[in-house]
Amino acid sequence: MKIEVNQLSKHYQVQRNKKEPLWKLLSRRGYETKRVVDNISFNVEEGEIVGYLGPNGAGKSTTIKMLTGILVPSEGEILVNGIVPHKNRKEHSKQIGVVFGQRSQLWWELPVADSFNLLKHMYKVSDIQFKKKLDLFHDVLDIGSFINTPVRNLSLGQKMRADFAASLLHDPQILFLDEPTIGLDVVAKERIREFIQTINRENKVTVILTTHDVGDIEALCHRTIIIDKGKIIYNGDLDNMKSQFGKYRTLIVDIKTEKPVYVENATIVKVEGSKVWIQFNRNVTNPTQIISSLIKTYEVEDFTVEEPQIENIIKHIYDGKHSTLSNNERVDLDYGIN
Ligand SMILES: Nc1ncnc2c1ncn2[C@@H]1O[C@H](COP(=O)(O)OP(=O)(O)OP(=O)(O)O)[C@@H](O)[C@H]1O
Repeated sequence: MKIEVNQLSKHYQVQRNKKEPLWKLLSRRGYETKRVVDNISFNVEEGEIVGYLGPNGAGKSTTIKMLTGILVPSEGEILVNGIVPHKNRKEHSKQIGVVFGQRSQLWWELPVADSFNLLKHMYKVSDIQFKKKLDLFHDVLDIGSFINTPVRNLSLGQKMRADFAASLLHDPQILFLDEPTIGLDVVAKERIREFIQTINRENKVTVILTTHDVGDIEALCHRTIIIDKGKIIYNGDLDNMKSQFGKYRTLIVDIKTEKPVYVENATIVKVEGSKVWIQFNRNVTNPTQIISSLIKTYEVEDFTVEEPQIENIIKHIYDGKHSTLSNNERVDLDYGIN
């Protein structure tokens, strides 16, 4: 069940500038083309879990909506197991499941069991498969404890579990998840992550998820695709992401001195007793240079280099701070993209 995305774009006509005079806004000249998704290409193989990440407004939901067939691309192609999603929505809906963390697909006033029955009929799920699925959801999602409760009375975690079950009743081979753990407590998050891993491992379900949660990314994603301003800026594994985006490293040095510490081309970010945390840009300097410069003035007793944390990298990307990358680095990144 392969997903192939080829030179995909989505653009909208939007008002150019609200401060312009009304007569201009009312004419066509007041409009410009906004490229929300801008010429992106990537593949997802069967059984992968791919994190589709990026800052607010990057174009994630728009891409997912095109992949699910809700939106029609402006340019480019999508093929999901040979099906063009927007052209064959009915056929496509049989092979995909969708869970939106902030929206439920269940009927608010109805008990969970009634929603499941409605979906069973909508997707023409056989009695045997329905029973098999309910048994599975009973075991791994503990849905039995709230199956007769109306959806509006469920806790957030229960609602999410019910939504997962609903999206998988018809046995789809691809699951699109939009912020699947948003608002959940630590235990509920863990449970959802384990469930995603189980269906991926045992049923070979391919998963594409958007998330702001580093825990989701670290626990689940085999690969991440990062999009910003409609363009893919990274496509690869987590380790590679660390080396490509983690240009800032921290050197922790043990220094015997009464004087304030100063070091060229680097920033002191924390001091605790004799320990000093020195942040540097690995494109500007390196630990050897910093230590050689320090020992000219201070008595250095020990030092270690801290590896960049995925959490910090993700934070930088989501804050849009990665755009401080130099042009050379941008070119390097582009080479990593399919
Ligand atoms: N129908 C539309 N007309 C004009 N602009 C739109 C339309 N739909 C989305 N956009 C714009 O496209 C951009 C991308 O939106 P999208 O919802 O795909 O971002 P996102 O990456 O999912 O963000 P978030 O993480 O905030 O959900 C945003 O700037 C949004 O305002």
